[in-house]
Amino acid sequence: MNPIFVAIDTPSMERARFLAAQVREAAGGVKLGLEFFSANGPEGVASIAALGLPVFLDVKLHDIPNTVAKAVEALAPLKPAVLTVHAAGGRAMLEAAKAAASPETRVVAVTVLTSLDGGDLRSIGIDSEPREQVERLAALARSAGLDGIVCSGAEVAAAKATWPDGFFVVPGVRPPGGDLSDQKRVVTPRQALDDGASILVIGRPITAAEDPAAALSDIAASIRD
Ligand SMILES: O=C(O)c1cc(=O)[nH]c(=O)n1[C@@H]1O[C@H](COP(=O)(O)O)[C@@H](O)[C@H]1O
Repeated sequence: MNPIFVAIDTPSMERARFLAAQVREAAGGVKLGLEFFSANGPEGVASIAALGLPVFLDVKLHDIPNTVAKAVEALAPLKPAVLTVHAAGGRAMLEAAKAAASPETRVVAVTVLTSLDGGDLRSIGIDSEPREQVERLAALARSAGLDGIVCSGAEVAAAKATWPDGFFVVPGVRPPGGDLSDQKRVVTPRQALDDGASILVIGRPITAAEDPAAALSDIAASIRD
């Protein structure tokens, strides 16, 4: 399986179509998140899915169990390959999300956003380092029957060691020397895969490049070498 999912973060349908066409040959799939979904809704997702690449729908659901279950049911006709919920929603919410999803959708739990560090966790009352919190939420997601988690490359090896058949989504991926922007816990694509990532979510290093197809091809080559 080609592990590179390109994050198509744009409100513009036209730009999204352009980017999907640019990465179509060399990506394993595309990730559509809150920016695209808020602007284009389920119809927009369906129209990108119609281009033929697997779609990872990243809406990071986090609400009471009934609301999340109803939202997952409403999204089911889109048949996403992967769907995100927040692990911090708790066990009952995670179980409800998984029960409402169609069997072909991998439901994965976001643990600690890659834009956060230990100081950010302390500021919201969590007195653990990101790795410890990721391990705690990975255990919760696993026991709630989810397919895997989203975590940074800095924690994926530890999480995989305790959940060998889990599905591990790693965003916050940058080529060596790449611009971090708002990401804090970052690794290279090669490192993330070596440490156990199942798929990589890569956005701006590809989509903000002058030639997105060439940027993707360079990253793909760095993984093969
Ligand atoms: O769930 C995600 O995909 C996600 C989780 C996380 O912890 N960090 C994170 O960056 N993401 C997403 O991954 C993408 C990263 O984009 P770039 O920083 O441009 O590569 C964005 O679409 C984020 O919404």
